[in-house]
Amino acid sequence: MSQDSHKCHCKSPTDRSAGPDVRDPPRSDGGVALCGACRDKKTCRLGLISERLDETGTAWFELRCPKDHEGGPNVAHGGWTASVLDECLGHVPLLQGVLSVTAELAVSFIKPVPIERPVEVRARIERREGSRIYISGEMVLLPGRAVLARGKGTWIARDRTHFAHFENWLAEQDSMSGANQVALTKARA
Ligand SMILES: CCCCCCCCCCCCCC(=O)SCCNC(=O)CCNC(=O)[C@H](O)C(C)(C)COP(=O)(O)OP(=O)(O)OC[C@H]1O[C@@H](n2cnc3c(N)ncnc32)[C@H](O)[C@@H]1OP(=O)(O)O
Repeated sequence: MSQDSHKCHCKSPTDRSAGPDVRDPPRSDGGVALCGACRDKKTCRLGLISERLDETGTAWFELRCPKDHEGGPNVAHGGWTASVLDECLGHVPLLQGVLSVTAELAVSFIKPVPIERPVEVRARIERREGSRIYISGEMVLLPGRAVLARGKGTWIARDRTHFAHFENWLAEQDSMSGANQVALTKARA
């Protein structure tokens, strides 16, 4: 269902805070756009240090896997690698002023990622179809640039009401489960 065709009778999403401006999100000292949980700390907990968009549209990210994302001995948990690719690839439209959310993400784990070593992610938009944005990228070990992981997926461009629509949807789910609970209690009485 598109945002425009949202026809439920819930409270208008414009009644609620839409969060920070996508064109000017809170950033770390290195310029990394920070998501909700990292804003207070002013640093990306996944270990992103810097991000930039070059003139060809490729986005570059410097990072290190923090020790608290260790999986096997001295190597990153696979969930960290997937999260970083989700984050970095999702930042490519954001660096161009477009908010999007991940609809699909495929990750290839090529080599274990050593913790606390400099790595780089490079990502770019492959193509756009309607609101779908197809993005791919890869993570390499510095300085030799051996490929550690690759990611590709589909992001969907959203406007600022995306999260408010979700809050309304969640409230509907809660009220439905509350109504179901009442009906169940009556049926048992
Ligand atoms: C506000 C400022 C914030 C600042 C941020 C700071 C940095 C933070 C950065 C964080 C970055 C981290 C990133 C994160 O962690 S994002 C978090 C992880 N992702 C999510 O939470 C998304 C959850 N899913 C949804 O919300 C919905 O299912 C979406 C929005 C995806 C679709 O919802 P819905 O179904 O209602 O949409 P629609 O009917 O209007 O269709 C729209 C289009 O979407 C196409 N489609 C749908 N599903 C799929 C699919 N599976 N594969 C391929 N395509 C799909 C569909 O064909 C149509 O295409 P088109 O006909 O238009 O061409």
